[in-house]
Amino acid sequence: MATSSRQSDLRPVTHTRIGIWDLYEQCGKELPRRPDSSMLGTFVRIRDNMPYVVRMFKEILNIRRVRMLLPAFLVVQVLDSLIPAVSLWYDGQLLRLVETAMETRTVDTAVVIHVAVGRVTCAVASHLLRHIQSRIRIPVNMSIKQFYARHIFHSMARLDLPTFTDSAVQKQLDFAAQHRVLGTSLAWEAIQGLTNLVATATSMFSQLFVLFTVVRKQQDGPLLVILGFSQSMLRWYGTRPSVPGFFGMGVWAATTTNKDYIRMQGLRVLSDAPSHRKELVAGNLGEYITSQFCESAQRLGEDAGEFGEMYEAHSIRKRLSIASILRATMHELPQIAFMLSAVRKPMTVPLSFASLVLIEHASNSFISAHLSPYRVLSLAPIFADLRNLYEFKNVQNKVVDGTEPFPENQQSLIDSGISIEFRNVSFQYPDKERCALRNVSFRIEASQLCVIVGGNGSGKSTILKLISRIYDATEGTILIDNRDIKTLRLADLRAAMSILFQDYTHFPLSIRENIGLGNPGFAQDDDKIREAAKMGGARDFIEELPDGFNTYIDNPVKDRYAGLPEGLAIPDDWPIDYSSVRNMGGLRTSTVSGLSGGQNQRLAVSRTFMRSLVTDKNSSAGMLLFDEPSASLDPTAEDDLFENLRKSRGNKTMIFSTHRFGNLTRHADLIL
Ligand SMILES: Nc1ncnc2c1ncn2[C@@H]1O[C@H](COP(=O)(O)OP(=O)(O)OP(=O)(O)O)[C@@H](O)[C@H]1O
Repeated sequence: MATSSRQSDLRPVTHTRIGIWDLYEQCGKELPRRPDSSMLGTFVRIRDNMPYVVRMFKEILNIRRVRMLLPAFLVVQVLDSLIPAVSLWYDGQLLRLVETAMETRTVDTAVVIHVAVGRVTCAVASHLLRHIQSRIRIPVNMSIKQFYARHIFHSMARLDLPTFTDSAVQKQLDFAAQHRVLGTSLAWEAIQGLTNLVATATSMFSQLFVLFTVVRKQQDGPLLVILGFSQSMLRWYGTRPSVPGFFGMGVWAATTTNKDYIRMQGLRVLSDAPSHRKELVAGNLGEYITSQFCESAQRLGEDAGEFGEMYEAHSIRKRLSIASILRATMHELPQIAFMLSAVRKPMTVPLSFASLVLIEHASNSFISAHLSPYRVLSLAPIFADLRNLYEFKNVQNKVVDGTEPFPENQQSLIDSGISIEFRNVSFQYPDKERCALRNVSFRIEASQLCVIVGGNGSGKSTILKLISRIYDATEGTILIDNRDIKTLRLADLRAAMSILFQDYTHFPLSIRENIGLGNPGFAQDDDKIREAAKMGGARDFIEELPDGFNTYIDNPVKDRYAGLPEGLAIPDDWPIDYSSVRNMGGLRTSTVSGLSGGQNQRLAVSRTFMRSLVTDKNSSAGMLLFDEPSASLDPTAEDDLFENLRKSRGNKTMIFSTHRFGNLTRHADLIL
């Protein structure tokens, strides 16, 4: 359908060559407006999202610090926004002084002093009020950020894998990530947007009021006010929000076939991306790619660049419009009116001149205040994100929880393990066309040791993911102890098994917690953690680390150093010596402890042992799943591991997946 509608659009397409780029534009065709992109639509969205803003205010006002400081912040901001009006009033006093001076040829010194003191007081007050604002802003923002950090953390931590990796959910997650990266809190942005709006409106209306009061009786005063402000109005009209997707509104596409440019981009990725660094170094590619990059750059010349900048240079000539010329000339209107009035009544020149200065001053401050409709509209995306934040809590997991407790008898789980049956199971990964498993049936009896052997991509890991309900089968039924897996409570099911994935990862936490989290119920139990580490063959090397079990595998908080960007380790040739501050603070040279592949695997195995070791009958697993547990282990470590596994297994069901027959299959009760 979509293709035929595209084909039927026969409007001519123009081709423009912009440097190395070819731009194709369809004549007279505009991009369809998003249904909600009109100003009215945006206001409607703001209104619709208002309940979430109200909810936000209710929630954050429950935080004691915010309840105390937020009203103070608003009062201070409004007071600050009144200062321009007070300054204007003093300017009016000056104007009146000029008027009196013209009439009586005398200057009242008391008024001059009064005005001078008044203006200085305004400047001091403004400075103090801004200082108070910043003092309040930081703690309020921090409290709000912490409040929502907990909210977002919980919303995210509860998601299952298919939901978490769903592109729609990822999009929803983006906003949270963005705010986290920028270190801002969404709620604070909404509050600031609203209080700024109130302050700007107060500032503008108070200035307008003072201005009319002051120049009401002056010759041509109201006319000059109107002309002065007309330019601000026009400027508002001219400052539309930028269009996402840049470069005008038409339908266009741009490409380049320039071989050097394409190659340079490829070389740049090769040099920049951490994922290529290993091969880059091992292959000694540094010199070669640099010379290739320079050669291509030389052939390309200096005028070839990104499409954005080249298009901008090309389109600058279109920017000169009648409206832009009109807007520029509006700026001159008050001066022209002033000159006309001076020609008509030369005696009033000084007075009119003073009014002119006053009005120009006020209208400039108007422009800097920027109270345009777009400023109100800019609240729309913030409010929409806020709605997102609250609705995110309600995202339903794709793997639906069961209701039945499991197991019925914990003791039998430990004594005799769990049976598993696949009945005609097929599975297709989301967004994949091919089935990873098709019509698979097998049965593993309780307490059996089963080895699944198969080549790369044959579906071994997928079977383990289905048994632990990381995913649900697309077709067929999986039975756990003869009960449909979907009816069992997920938390119970996962507590009843311990699984080591082939592509395991370590958490950016201490080694102690990395192992302990194999069984969250015992995550703080040092003795069990040490025992698990011993069984996994990791204890010896952990104890040799300077921080032992407290070592962070990858410390998520990097030390900060003066003059270095956040998180950057000190380069060898860095000219600043930090040794004194580092020694005093006990800072380590490296925050990351490099572990070998085998050591990493031993740690991961130790984590799995946490659940099979534990003697407490309420927290021990009845089934252990291992996906290629010995891939990075040397033969001795592999032997030790299997020996330990067999010893600790008792009668638990155990499933291994492997590429090859050998050590494992020798002991198997069942080979699939
Ligand atoms: N997360 C995923 N998303 C999409 N497709 C996947 C995903 N994981 C695996 N697949 C695909 O499913 C198929 C089975 O993969 P699986 O990982 O189960 O095989 P395996 O037998 O464990 O392979 P290996 O021995 O290489 O680990 C493969 O074709 C693979 O490309």
